[in-house]
Amino acid sequence: MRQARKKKTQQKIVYEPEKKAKPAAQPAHFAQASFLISAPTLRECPDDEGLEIAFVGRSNAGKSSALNCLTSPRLARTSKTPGRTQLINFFTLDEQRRLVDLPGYGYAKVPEAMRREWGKHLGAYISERKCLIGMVMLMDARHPLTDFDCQLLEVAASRDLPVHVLLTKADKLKRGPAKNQLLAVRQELKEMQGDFSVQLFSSLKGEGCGEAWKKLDTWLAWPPVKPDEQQTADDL
Ligand SMILES: Nc1nc2c(ncn2[C@@H]2O[C@H](COP(=O)(O)OP(=O)(O)OP(=O)(O)O)[C@@H](O)[C@H]2O)c(=O)[nH]1
Ligand SMILES: [Mg+2]
Repeated sequence: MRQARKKKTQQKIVYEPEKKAKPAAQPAHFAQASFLISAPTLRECPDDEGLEIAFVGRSNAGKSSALNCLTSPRLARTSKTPGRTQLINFFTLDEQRRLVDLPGYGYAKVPEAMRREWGKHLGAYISERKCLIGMVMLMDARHPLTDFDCQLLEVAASRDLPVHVLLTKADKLKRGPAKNQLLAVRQELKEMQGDFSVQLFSSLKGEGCGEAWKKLDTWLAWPPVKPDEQQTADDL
């Protein structure tokens, strides 16, 4: 008995190194993104044709950083100071497909009148832009679902626009709290009307890119159907 107890105390605890998932490889079309144009207002946007995905969210949520993480070369300007992106920046993936970096909302230092003005522009862009096929909404994982986030989700739902939420800066939370936050936001989105999905994301660590690329590619209908394949499919 004594011997058995001795054996137990001598047992070595071996910690298995945490198995890290292999980072997903960047799909080629995200590696050939290029800057197209900056537009100060909706009127200066490119023609309302093709397929567009917009990155929206509070100021400083990490929109430009996420765009840079998902595409290469790094195209969007990021900054520690909120309100860095003040123009609507368009990036092309190919002739038909664009990603759009929008100025953030909710920056307290921007005068109220300007904030309201931008709110109107943003609402109009989301509800009127025909080529807009989906929105990536960025929320700081520590402060998700602000009032304005929810208002924009409603605007998107009103025109059946899918929204994929990236809970950014997930690296600032420990694994457990991050997972809980993900589940809580997923539940809240489920209770709202709309085609909404959510994932954790960290531009700093490059985490979550694979899942985000997959979602964007579904919306962008990538790989595109070649004209001869289209014909065969139509003939069937
Ligand atoms: N730790 C951490 N910091 C991040 C992450 N993403 C962005 N940041 C930092 O957050 C700050 C704001 O990032 P931006 O990408 O410029 O944010 P934005 O949403 O484009 O901001 P605006 O253009 O002002 O609306 C920068 O200092 C980034 O380095 C992340 O995943 N983790
Ligand atoms: Mg920005």
